[in-house]
Amino acid sequence: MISIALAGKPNAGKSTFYTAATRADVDVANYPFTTIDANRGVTHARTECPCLTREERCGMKNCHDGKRYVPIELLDVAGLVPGAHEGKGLGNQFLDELTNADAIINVVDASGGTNAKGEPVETGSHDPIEDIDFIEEEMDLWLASIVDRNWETVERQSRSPGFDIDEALAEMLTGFGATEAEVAASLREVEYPENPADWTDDHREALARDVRERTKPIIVAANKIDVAPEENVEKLLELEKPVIPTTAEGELALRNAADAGLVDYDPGDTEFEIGEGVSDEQREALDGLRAAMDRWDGTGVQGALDYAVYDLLERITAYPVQDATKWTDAKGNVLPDAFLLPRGSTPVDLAYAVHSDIGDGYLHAVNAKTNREIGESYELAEGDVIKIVSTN
Ligand SMILES: Nc1nc2c(ncn2[C@@H]2O[C@H](COP(=O)(O)OP(=O)(O)OP(=O)(O)O)[C@@H](O)[C@H]2O)c(=O)[nH]1
Ligand SMILES: [Mg+2]
Repeated sequence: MISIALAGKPNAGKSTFYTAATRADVDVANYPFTTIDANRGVTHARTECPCLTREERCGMKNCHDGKRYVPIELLDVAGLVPGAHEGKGLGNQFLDELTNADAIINVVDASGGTNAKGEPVETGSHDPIEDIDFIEEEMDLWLASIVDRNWETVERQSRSPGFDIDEALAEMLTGFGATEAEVAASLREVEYPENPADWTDDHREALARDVRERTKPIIVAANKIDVAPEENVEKLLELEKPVIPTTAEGELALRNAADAGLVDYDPGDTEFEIGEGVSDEQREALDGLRAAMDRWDGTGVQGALDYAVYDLLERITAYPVQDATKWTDAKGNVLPDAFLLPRGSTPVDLAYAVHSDIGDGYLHAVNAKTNREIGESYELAEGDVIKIVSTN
């Protein structure tokens, strides 16, 4: 399953984001380092269900009237402070936890109501721009320190015949979740001496930075837009990196209200309807939230997750079925499964994603939307419904 991690300084709203997205109960409080042990749970990416092209909705649990929710993993870790890679704050152990993530959502307190350490200060008094780069910096330095630690081994290996520096580095860095292709691409990008003994800290840092950029893409969630000065959010949006304004607290309130039957809202909707039985106080709070959502295009929580999956990680959603006409599995469930595959994936890749046996026995595939057979090298598109014919 695709895994996304929430990173950021303490008190930025990571656990609130996590609770809103996963509906799991975790500690949230207005002081730094509320979270110590990482939380790991399931949330979803939202996309349009292919059932929208047909008369009837598919009726699956993860499809709300054509809004399709595809499971992904979300990770909530301890807050990060400058110097974390050398043990500041809660230290670097949780930087290790980020190793498991495919992409990072950097949660920033856009309200400027917490300082660099995450301590509450007057709203607007801290510049959130200062909280953005240090996350990348800490991740880069931490990876550089891993390369550093392993350098003696590389130097030792380099004395044996047949040593290949590219291979040695690929072996070390695949442990960080990098693929061999990604390490190879980084090694083409950065300049370095052939002999490991001639490498300097600068070489190692440049390599670490390049590998981190390739393997841990980041989107910024400019959080607390419900209380943030508008110019803070605008300033963040002007940065040359992906930024999505969010209100984790707003999303949490909406999900709670929806669960209680007070509002009609699906995660990722840009608006909601207030139902019966809402108190005046609740209505006032919801109207305030509505203003922020109108201004910034929803609560942004679902939007940040979707951006991570479909833009940063370049995934498409493919739906394997057994019956190409009814779009069902053997039990008659309509569009039972959705797979998030890398862009460029083929029907054979989908077959392997379903099960390695199905992949091994692959014969051919049918595009269930057109009812035409498709070739092995056909590039799957977002929302494709595919029948795989396999000997297994
Ligand atoms: N106004 C507002 N407050 C928020 C929002 N998101 C989180 N908060 C508040 O910010 C404080 C910190 O939230 P947490 O979710 O515990 O933050 P965290 O990043 O997990 O903090 P650590 O675990 O200490 O690193 C709490 O008081 C939350 O209620 C938001 O979108 N708007
Ligand atoms: Mg927390």
